[in-house]
Amino acid sequence: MKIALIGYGKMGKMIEQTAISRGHEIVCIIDIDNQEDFNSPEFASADVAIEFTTPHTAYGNFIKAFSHNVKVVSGSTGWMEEHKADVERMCGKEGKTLFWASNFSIGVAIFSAVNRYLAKIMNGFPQYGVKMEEVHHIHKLDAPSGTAITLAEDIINNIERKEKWVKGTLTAPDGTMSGSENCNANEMRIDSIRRDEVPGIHSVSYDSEADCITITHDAHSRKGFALGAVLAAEYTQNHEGLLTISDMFKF
Ligand SMILES: NC(=O)C1=CN([C@@H]2O[C@H](COP(=O)(O)OP(=O)(O)OC[C@H]3O[C@@H](n4cnc5c(N)ncnc54)[C@H](OP(=O)(O)O)[C@@H]3O)[C@@H](O)[C@H]2O)C=CC1
Ligand SMILES: O=C(O)C1=N[C@H](C(=O)O)C[C@H](O)C1
Repeated sequence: MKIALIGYGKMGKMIEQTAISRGHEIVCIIDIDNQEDFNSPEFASADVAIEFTTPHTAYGNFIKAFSHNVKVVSGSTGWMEEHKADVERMCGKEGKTLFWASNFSIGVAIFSAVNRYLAKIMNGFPQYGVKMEEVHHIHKLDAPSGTAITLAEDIINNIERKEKWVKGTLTAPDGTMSGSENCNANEMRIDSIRRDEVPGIHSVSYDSEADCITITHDAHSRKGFALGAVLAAEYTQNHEGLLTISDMFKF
């Protein structure tokens, strides 16, 4: 299939390699300094555009791609709070297509299923508190990570005593910590750590007076995210509307 890339950073470059290795053609690459290429015939010829940019540019890129009738797969995080309702409208009544996932790796899809299952069990055991920790590289612009927010939403949907997630502590690359270690009984804390070149570690911990249960997903590299994004593009070529990982992997 014909793929356009929007964003040619760490993920864009890895997706390019993965897409070519699966026999796809990259017809257009748009980064911050060649925005005019959105209006090129090459961009319009793409079956799907794969978008990995920044929290502040993702939504604008969706609009530009939709205006050329190009479907979008996006992994950009940090834009949902502001634009979720608009995107739902565009991909509903207005007939546009966006596949978005906070994390495209197959391992995180499996980890998410385990997270939901464990949360359902923990709903019956109020002696356990729950908190989350995510660790990422020092270049990451958003905190908490999109993956942590998705995992937290799944926990809150399954544990009646938890009503919302809150930002906990943020540990900066120099080791200094800001934010709060405290939260109310109905809140779930997400702590963020920014360190070296870590691709992404997510842990959910349930702690009681007797013991602690922790589940962790630790990405060894960005390859798993890139493969998932290309698989999502293959899926999106033949599907419509607002799509996500649970549409593609059914378990
Ligand atoms: N869902 C998932 O599985 C994953 C999601 N992500 C998310 O993807 C996003 C990108 O990550 P990553 O590739 O590591 O980040 P990078 O910073 O390495 O790459 C982002 C690229 O987008 C470019 N860019 C900025 N603004 C625009 C714009 N308006 N149009 C086109 N390109 C633009 C940047 O250019 P310049 O550097 O010149 O500003 C840069 O080349 C982040 O939001 C991250 O959280 C990351 C990994 C996995
Ligand atoms: O910025 C990153 O690198 C990553 N971002 C995503 C997120 O915010 O969850 C996915 C992955 O953890 C890597």
